[in-house]
Amino acid sequence: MKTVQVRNITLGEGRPKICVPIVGQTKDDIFLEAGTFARIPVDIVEWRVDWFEDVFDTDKVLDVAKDLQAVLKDTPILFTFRTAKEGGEKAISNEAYKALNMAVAKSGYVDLIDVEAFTDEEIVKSMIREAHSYGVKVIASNHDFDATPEKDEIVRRLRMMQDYGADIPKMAVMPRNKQDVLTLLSATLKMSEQFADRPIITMAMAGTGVVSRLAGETFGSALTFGAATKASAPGQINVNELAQVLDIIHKSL
Ligand SMILES: O=C1C[C@@](O)(C(=O)O)C[C@@H](O)[C@@H]1O
Repeated sequence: MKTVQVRNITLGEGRPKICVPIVGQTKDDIFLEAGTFARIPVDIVEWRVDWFEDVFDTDKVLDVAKDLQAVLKDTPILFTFRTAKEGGEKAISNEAYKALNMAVAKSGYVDLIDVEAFTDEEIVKSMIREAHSYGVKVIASNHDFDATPEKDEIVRRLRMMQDYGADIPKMAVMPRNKQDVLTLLSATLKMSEQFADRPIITMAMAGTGVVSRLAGETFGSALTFGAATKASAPGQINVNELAQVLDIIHKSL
């Protein structure tokens, strides 16, 4: 399997990497959160720009992205506009979604962007191509905040993202029961062992799903989200505790 290199972080080998989201609404809040990151175990920082009050003013977004890169130095930045239909804070048209992501990718202030795979297929493919032309990697994503699709459907979606050319396919599901968590883990194992030629990211959300955020090295998920100040999705645990558990599992394997 190919690994994905983002600055000094290698995704797809060894211990799953830790991504910490920033969910501040104002520039001040965003930098308060970012200021704590030097003291916690974080491999990648996700800026959830859909929380930002000025997200529809691209100049202000670029201004924050530039300063974030300066503060975070070598830590890679993942830029994510999570749309309302996939559990995010705001709705956005496909055109505006593409324009914002491409402006930020082109700026050189971020290392990765998140592209929701169920945006229009041609838009998704063109966003991936264009991001790559700027040297920016793409996580394709899909979130089901209501339920957990069947195992083969999860695998189908992850394969679709891989076929679109995304560097890292990602899928988050909501378990309605314990069996759903096993379904997500089983789909992760099948995808990573049989179909994936690159790292993938999966998680089952909420309390029942927490085990899936810890067990990526066993079942084949390359990155996991942990909370520093505020979680960006249900089930994210504190990043220090997360790192301890990942280390314990890593040493046992
Ligand atoms: O896609 C994801 C995963 C996530 O939804 C989670 O469940 O940890 C959190 C989001 O911030 C991120 O963009």
